[in-house]
Amino acid sequence: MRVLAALSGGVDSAVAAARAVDAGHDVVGVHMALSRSRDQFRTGSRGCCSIEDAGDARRAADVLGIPYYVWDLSEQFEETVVADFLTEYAAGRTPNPCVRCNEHIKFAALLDKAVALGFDAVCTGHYARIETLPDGSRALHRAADPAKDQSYVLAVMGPERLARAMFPLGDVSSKDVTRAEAAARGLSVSTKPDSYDICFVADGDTQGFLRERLGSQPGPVVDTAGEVVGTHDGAYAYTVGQRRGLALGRPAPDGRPRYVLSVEPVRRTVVVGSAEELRVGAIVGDEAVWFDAPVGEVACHVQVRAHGAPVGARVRASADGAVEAVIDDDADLRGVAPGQSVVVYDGSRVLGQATVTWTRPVGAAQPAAMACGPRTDVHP
Ligand SMILES: Nc1ncnc2c1ncn2[C@@H]1O[C@H](COP(=O)(O)OP(=O)(O)OP(=O)(O)O)[C@@H](O)[C@H]1O
Repeated sequence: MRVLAALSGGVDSAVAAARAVDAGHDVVGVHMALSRSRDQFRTGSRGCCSIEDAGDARRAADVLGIPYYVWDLSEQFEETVVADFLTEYAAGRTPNPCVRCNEHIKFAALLDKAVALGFDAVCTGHYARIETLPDGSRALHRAADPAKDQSYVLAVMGPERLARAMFPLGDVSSKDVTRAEAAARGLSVSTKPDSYDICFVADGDTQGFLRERLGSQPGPVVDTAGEVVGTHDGAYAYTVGQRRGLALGRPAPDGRPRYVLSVEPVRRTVVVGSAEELRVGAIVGDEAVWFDAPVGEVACHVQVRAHGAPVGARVRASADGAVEAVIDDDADLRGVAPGQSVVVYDGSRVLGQATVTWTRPVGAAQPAAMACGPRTDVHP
């Protein structure tokens, strides 16, 4: 097969490409330049998308003896991933830029270009497993190493796109095994540190990044009784479940810590409450992508963060792309915000994913209807 290997400049993609070469494929390496300026991305210790990473990717391609190209996708990256990040935060939601990056760049844009150029498959260093079912369709499974599993961010790709994916590291038992293999193959990236989650946020200061791009938009912080307990510089800088960074004037009457319960961008208001009030009893999502859509109500697991624990839930889907997950009574799920991805699992197998539009706190009334549109009235 003609295989395009996506080389980030990190150890995972280098070993994945090496395995594709070993398997006898005709492999070409491509690095995507995603940074518009040298300063936009962290440089040095992080693992993908900086100028240094392009050099590391080139050296890996040289060791593997494969052709190597750099594709400039910085405009698409800025227009989709970074713009979506800002728009979503400004609207009071909590986006996952890695999901968007996989959806629009790391997999989709790369795959579209690869297919147009006559490649049969795209090989990446993602940790996830693809199973080909007897009818030829694909199932997506968690990676063998739960600590590295990336099925959460890949679920959005859906079965059609993943039909052309190759994840040679899905069965690797731990990252140490990948590093040892890289060293044995003479790949200089074998000891390169892992990358951080949000590559375009310098120093990991998300609040600072948002403030710089969105400006100051002061407003009140209120408790669930509507009493003003503090002020903020921009509601967008707060995310549901957040505790740190809440400069509240006075402690809660019961002395317990307070967390962000909801963000209301139109009223520029941040609502805070107790940890107990963060508990979620049900999630509604939309824009579902299914590998295997539930028929009726199905008992399964849902996960709302890339490395969050899956929790038991009963899930229903409707034909218009809406999803409702009622969380099991004995499961403790907290701090879910509109905009996050909810991925539905049956054991290790991904059933599908959706974008959270609304959540219901434990003990509140049932959602009125499944297909309710985007709502952010999570808490009163
Ligand atoms: N800038 C890029 N150019 C080409 N491919 C990329 C780039 N960024 C990511 N990829 C591909 O997507 C995969 C997953 O990206 P992720 O950012 O999660 O990397 P990672 O797990 O740190 O892997 P690596 O060690 O290869 O950087 C990478 O293994 C690589 O195949």
